[in-house]
Amino acid sequence: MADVELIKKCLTAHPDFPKKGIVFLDIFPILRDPFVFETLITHFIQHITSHTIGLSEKKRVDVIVGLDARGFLFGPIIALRLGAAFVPVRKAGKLPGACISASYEKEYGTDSFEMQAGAITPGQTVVVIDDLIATGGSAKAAGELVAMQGGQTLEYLFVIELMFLQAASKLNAPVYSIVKTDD
Ligand SMILES: O=P(O)(O)OC[C@H]1O[C@H](OP(=O)(O)OP(=O)(O)O)[C@H](O)[C@@H]1O
Ligand SMILES: Nc1ncnc2[nH]cnc12
Repeated sequence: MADVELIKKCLTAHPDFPKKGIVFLDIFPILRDPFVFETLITHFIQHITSHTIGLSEKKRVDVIVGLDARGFLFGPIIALRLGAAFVPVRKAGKLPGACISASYEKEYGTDSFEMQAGAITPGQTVVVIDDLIATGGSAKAAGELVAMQGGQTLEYLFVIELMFLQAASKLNAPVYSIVKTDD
């Protein structure tokens, strides 16, 4: 609980960014404090290894999928610590080679996500990570890309969950978020 409070205290709210009516929650202050950043990474690792998923042979995490752009800040570190692969999901047009794509709506617009074809092999277990879940549009599209490759999403992880948008019910696996907010 102490680490949740520590992480929460670092978040800053920016009203009317990037559009009027949106209160943007910024996670970058966490990264400016190495102790808080380490606390956050350790929190996710402990959750994955001991709490929900467990590193039994059956439920080993094969792949961490990170969402463009802020999922890239956490995903590769978590993947390295677990000995898992890291696979990026990027905004359309950014990845070379054959890609699969899925469009989505998010809190402030529409977008299309891509993943490199073959980046996940059928049967691999996957955990999806991003900084924040709002409407769940981004996470849902990422889950669709994992499923299109035959991967099995075990869980979705976020630093922040905007509870009032009730996004978790749209996803095909449980959601775990460190900071839950109704603001
Ligand atoms: O749950 P949703 O309504 O889909 O919104 C959540 C997404 O929105 C933000 O990214 P954004 O699309 O702003 O892209 P960025 O990371 O490139 O800034 C955030 O980092 C999530 O990826
Ligand atoms: N309110 C918000 N703050 C930060 N990132 C977001 N992505 C979607 N909604 C957001």
